[in-house]
Amino acid sequence: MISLENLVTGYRGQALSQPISGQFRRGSLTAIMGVNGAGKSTLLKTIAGLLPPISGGVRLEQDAKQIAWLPQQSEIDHHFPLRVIEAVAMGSWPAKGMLSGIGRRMRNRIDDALEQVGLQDLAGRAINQLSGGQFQRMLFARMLVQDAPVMLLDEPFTGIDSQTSAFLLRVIDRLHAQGKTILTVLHSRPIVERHFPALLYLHDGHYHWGETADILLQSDERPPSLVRCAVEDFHP
Ligand SMILES: Nc1ncnc2c1ncn2[C@@H]1O[C@H](COP(=O)(O)OP(=O)(O)OP(=O)(O)O)[C@@H](O)[C@H]1O
Repeated sequence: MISLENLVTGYRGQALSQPISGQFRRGSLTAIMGVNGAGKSTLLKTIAGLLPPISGGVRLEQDAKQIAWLPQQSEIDHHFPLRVIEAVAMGSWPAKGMLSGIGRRMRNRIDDALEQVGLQDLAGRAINQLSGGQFQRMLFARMLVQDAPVMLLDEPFTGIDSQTSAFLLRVIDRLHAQGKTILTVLHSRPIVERHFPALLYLHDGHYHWGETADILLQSDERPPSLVRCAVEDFHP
């Protein structure tokens, strides 16, 4: 379980929202939505321990090493001189350290992750030669190798073609079925409605948190719609 206790996020002492309190239950699958600049990524980074809270706190059942983090594509250096397999192997670092070497079990886990995301034939390719969708599959494979109980994903489908998005959505569904606790920042209401049982919606410094159907119903009953979000042309 992840508990937010009067958590206020922001930068340099400047708060982005009112205090947020609540729990992400173990094994839950939650979408985080809100307009651009609402503070979704900042919240995710604060939960991941990458940013300090302005006030309040985040209580985790596990240590921060057991949290997998999938950043927005725009935050990653796509030109770092690495091969796909090396980038995916980095998923083992939080548990084993950078210099531990890769044993046979870890090698199997890396091969399995590459296969799960359909990149088994591109293991030796330089990461700067991947398409956007292939790059995102690689980041998912790295997350699968890390195999953390908590997974935080920041806009995993932004800029990704609909076929790859649908494929990666099935990976998320599988991880959810395995009992992972998953928080995902998303902009697509159809995806959230179909795949995410829980929703945390950030809006004008306030938040709405609960079952997705309830939050969206409240939104529809209270025009102008609370959940003003891009409806993408993709309905998996
Ligand atoms: N490093 C930073 N320093 C100061 N302010 C920042 C920093 N990063 C983001 N901000 C500001 O914090 C606010 C929230 O940003 P954040 O990226 O969390 O929003 P978001 O809801 O994820 O938006 P988007 O949907 O556009 O990704 C914005 O006003 C942004 O300009």
